[in-house]
Amino acid sequence: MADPIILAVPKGRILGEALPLLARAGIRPEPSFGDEASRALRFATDRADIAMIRVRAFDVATFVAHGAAQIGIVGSDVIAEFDYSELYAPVDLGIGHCRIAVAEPRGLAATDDPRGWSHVRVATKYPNTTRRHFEARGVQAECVKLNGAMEIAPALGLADRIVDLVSSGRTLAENGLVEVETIAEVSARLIVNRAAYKTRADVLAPLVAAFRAAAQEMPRAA
Ligand SMILES: Nc1ncnc2c1ncn2[C@@H]1O[C@H](COP(=O)(O)OP(=O)(O)OP(=O)(O)O)[C@@H](O)[C@H]1O
Ligand SMILES: O=P(O)(O)OC[C@H]1O[C@H](OP(=O)(O)OP(=O)(O)O)[C@H](O)[C@@H]1O
Repeated sequence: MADPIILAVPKGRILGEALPLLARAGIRPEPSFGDEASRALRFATDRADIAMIRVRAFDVATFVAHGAAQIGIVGSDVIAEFDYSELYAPVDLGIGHCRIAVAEPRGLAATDDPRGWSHVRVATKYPNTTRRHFEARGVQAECVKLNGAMEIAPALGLADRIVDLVSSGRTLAENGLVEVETIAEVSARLIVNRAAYKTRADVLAPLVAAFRAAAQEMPRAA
């Protein structure tokens, strides 16, 4: 038998929403998969031709782009940041909804006019997305790369502004920041390695169809 297809899923907040979707697509990982306390990284599923790995969100895109995993679930924020040509993203899974936005301290926003910016210093986990967003309107963005807790950077003088994910807006509000521009709406996507999609079409094409049907059936978040 051919090697199993590897399906990469991020740890963290998408995992909880991904499990019901996987079940609807006909894939049930072994029980320890949903247990974040488990130290295992590779898991069997009830299908002998599919195994799963649980890795960090940004690494899902890297595993699939390099063909080490053939299919994965990841936020569109991550896909946009890497812009890997090897990735095909055929299905919007309708989970992990948030947006990527520019935010700044409430005091600065009171008098600030984004149309007057020519150079900005931004703390972010998304330097490529940030530069692209600002370059499109002739603003030079100097990025300070952080891996989390961007919201604390302006108060400590690391950068005037941040680019980060926003959902309820609570993290911004509790850190004295306001959203000044939305860069893009975000949701989780199914991604497939383009080469594998040709060589393993026997498994991957029906799997993509199963995820598409499962995403359409899922109740939509408000
Ligand atoms: N507040 C949010 N609401 C909805 N979806 C979100 C939110 N924050 C992140 N996401 C989605 O979940 C993905 C993973 O985010 P999460 O915060 O779990 O990862 P992380 O803790 O930043 O990851 P890591 O620990 O791997 O660096 C993001 O890429 C995004 O697509
Ligand atoms: O608008 P809100 O509903 O407050 O959500 C936004 C927060 O959610 C994400 O962080 P997460 O909680 O995943 O933690 P992280 O810092 O580990 O990424 C994101 O990076 C924001 O900090």
